[in-house]
Order: sequence, then C-alpha cells, then structure tokens
Amino acid sequence: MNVILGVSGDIGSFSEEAALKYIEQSNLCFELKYLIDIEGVLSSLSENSIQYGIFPVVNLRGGLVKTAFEAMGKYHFKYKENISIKIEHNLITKNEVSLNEITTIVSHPQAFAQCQKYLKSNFPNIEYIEWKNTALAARNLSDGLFPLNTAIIGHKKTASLYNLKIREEKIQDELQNLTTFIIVENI
Ligand SMILES: O=C(O)C(=O)Cc1ccccc1
Repeated sequence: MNVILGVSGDIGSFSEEAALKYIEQSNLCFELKYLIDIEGVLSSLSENSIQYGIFPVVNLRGGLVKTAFEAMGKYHFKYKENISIKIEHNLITKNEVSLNEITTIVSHPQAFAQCQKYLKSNFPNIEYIEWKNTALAARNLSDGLFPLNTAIIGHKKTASLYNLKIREEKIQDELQNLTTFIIVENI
C-alpha cells in the first residue's frame, strides 16, 4: 500500500508545490491526496485515511496562517518537519477578459496578504473574495462559478491546468516570498 501525503490544496496549489519539493528532498515515496484545505488534511489524518499531511503555517509578509492555527487547535497530531518555499503569485483570468474589466478577485487570504501593495495600487476599489485554496479558485473560475470579470491569484501552473490566462506575473510584495509549511503525522 502506498504511503499517502495529504495536501492542503487542489492540483496546482502552493501546498502541492511544497509537497513535491519535500518528496524530492527527502527521497521518500508518497502518493499525494488533494484535500483542499488544512481542515481537510487534519481530519483525514485523524481518521487514518492518510499517513502524513502538509500545510502552510507562516509567511514573513502574510504572517501566521490563521486557518492553520484554528484547525491545529481541534486535532491531535505530531509535528515531523518543516519546509520553506519561495512563492510567486500571478494574476490570472479567463482568456477573453482584459485587466481593466476585472471587478472581482478570488484567492486564499494568504495570497491577498502577500500581494497587499500590488492590489492596493492596481485594484483599490474592487471586490475581494476569500477562497479555501488558490488552485480551487482557478478551477472554479474555469468551471464558471464566478462572473466572467473575475481574476484569481495563484500559481502560474494553474493557468495551463485550468485553461486560464496569466495577466500579470510575480505580483507578490516581497521578491523572496518564503512560506513555511509543516509536515505532520499521526500520534
Ligand atoms: O491556496 C494555496 O494554494 C495554498 O496552498 C495555501 C497558500 C496560499 C498562499 C500562499 C501560501 C499558501
């Protein structure tokens, strides 16, 4: 049976990127399971349907990942190790939308926190919607869940994965935008 590493994101999320880097560095063989958010990871771990989990806990610009601390207070688990990755954010829309037509941006709260300066100077008066995960936002935009004039902030690979278009690259406030993820296991 394969050992499963639960990811707090969808395909194309930053948590997936951290998981892939962890697998490469540790030389361990894991199957990834996409559990969308931190609650999904920790609940699956407590039910023993996964053996390990990975999720973000802190970023220098965005601060503590609030949802991580809320979920960590609800479950018992063991800390295994941590890994930090450099995160680059991108503004992504459907193919037919131009920048001046954007009325809404959907993303994970950490993405908004890490792109504050960019958003304040470029989109001061639009609607912001917090979503469970950046890659899920991309998938849902592609599926037509949001109005056409919606952008998401996420990993550049979500554009090709979900048939979307990158409008602006590297929009994070810090060039070296490191986020730390932790790998956890059952007690
Ligand atoms: O939403 C994601 O893709 C995540 O993995 C959570 C996240 C979001 C923004 C920065 C770091 C982690």
